[in-house]
Amino acid sequence: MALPIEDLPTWARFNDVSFTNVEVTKSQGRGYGVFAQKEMTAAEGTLDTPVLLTVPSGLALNTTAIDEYTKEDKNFRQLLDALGQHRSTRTDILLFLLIQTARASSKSHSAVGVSNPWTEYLRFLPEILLVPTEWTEDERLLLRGTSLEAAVNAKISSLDAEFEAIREASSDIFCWHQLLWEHRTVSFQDWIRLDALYRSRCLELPRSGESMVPCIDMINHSATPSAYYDENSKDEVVLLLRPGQSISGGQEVTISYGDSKSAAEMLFSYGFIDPDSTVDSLVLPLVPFPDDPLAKAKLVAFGEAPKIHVARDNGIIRWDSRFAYLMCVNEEDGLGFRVLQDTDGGRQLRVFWRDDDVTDRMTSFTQLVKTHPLAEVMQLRVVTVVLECVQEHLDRLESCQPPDPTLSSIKDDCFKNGVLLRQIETRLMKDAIDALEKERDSLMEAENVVAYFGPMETAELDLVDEEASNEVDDFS
Ligand SMILES: C[S@@+](CC[C@H](N)C(=O)[O-])C[C@H]1O[C@@H](n2cnc3c(N)ncnc32)[C@H](O)[C@@H]1O
Repeated sequence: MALPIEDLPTWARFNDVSFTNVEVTKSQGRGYGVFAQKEMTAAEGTLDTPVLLTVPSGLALNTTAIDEYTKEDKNFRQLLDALGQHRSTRTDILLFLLIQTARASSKSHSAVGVSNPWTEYLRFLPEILLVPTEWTEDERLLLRGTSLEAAVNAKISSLDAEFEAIREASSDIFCWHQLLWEHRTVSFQDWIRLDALYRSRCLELPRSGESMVPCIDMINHSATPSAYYDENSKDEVVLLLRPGQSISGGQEVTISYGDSKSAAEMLFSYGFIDPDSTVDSLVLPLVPFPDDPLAKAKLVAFGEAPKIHVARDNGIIRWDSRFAYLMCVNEEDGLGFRVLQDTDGGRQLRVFWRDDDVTDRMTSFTQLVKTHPLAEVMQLRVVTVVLECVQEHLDRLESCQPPDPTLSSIKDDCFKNGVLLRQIETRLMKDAIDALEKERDSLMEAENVVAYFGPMETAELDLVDEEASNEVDDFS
């Protein structure tokens, strides 16, 4: 059950958290926030600025805290051991929070885990989170055609796989079996919520790394922040007024959640878009040619999901897609794959480009292609593929109308942010298409492109026919 924010000062006193001339109260349209109780100033050019909040290092939830907790809770230790390769700092923290959620649950049938300041602190955190993994199905229709559509679906699938792996690993540990199988005290919905809490509240501390820090996580974001967080010589996490900043009584204290994130990243991680602090960029998934016989080998060798990055940099559109270069070359251009036998009997996929082994240089394939005598021809293929992909995404974005905002299953904030994302991405995709068309037209006039295709054929690039000429083993 949720606790009223008025109880936070008592929790803070019990746990040695000091608020100095600041308090946590409601922030208009942003949940809770941290507000100054009196006017404060930090001189320019000094790091000796007013400390607004001090949190003992032991309260920060990170790898050190998890190590400490495993000494107290042997069932937790067993589960972490059983999870083996599925572990990460994030999953460890989420599992710790899952125990604390179970402890606080009215459905709890037996004592699980060990009580911790976080058991109670979790009850101050918002019930409703606005990150898209928490959106209703109707709300998620707002993302159709945006760069977040595939990303959110993929995230939900990966959370599902993660939760199933945890359930499997836990089946032989009595207390976890009860929690996740018998009584189902905590469910997949809890896992989604904890992941959303983690994503929107986790900080990167200078020394302790990825951490969730109680009370510091009550501070909202601004493009013109008045404060920043740090770790002091006693390893406490502190909130400090920025040098040169003044803040009046009643004014909200803010930090920056980052100034290089796109609108989609802000919405994905924090559930809001602040147009003043986002960079104009997007990432689109790129699908390999369905009938390229080398497609599987290319995907395996590339080792990451194929994407296109588009960004506006000082008003100029820039794009980048390393996979598109690999996608657009084939055997007759000099691309080759060989499966080699290791000395220990294992098999290894090696990639060759014009007889050089480039397996370890897949990330610089763009540069490799540029060394080819027909580099402009390949560049033209790449530009054509990227242009088609961006155009397809734009067509989809424009053809999918946002759902009716009056539906009760659509929260106002989700609608506002979904529509804003659609506007930002539509504008960027349209400008990217203009830029790519100009680039294509200029490449079509390049001397060796004209010589390669013949003046009449340059407009008829038939990439599919070219790929179909590849013959290769199945590397799946
Ligand atoms: C670290 S928490 C900050 C405390 C939070 N407001 C609360 O009530 O617990 C981050 C969340 O606060 C909200 N938030 C922070 N800055 C915001 C802003 N500038 N505009 C809208 N919402 C904001 C978002 O919901 C975000 O996911």
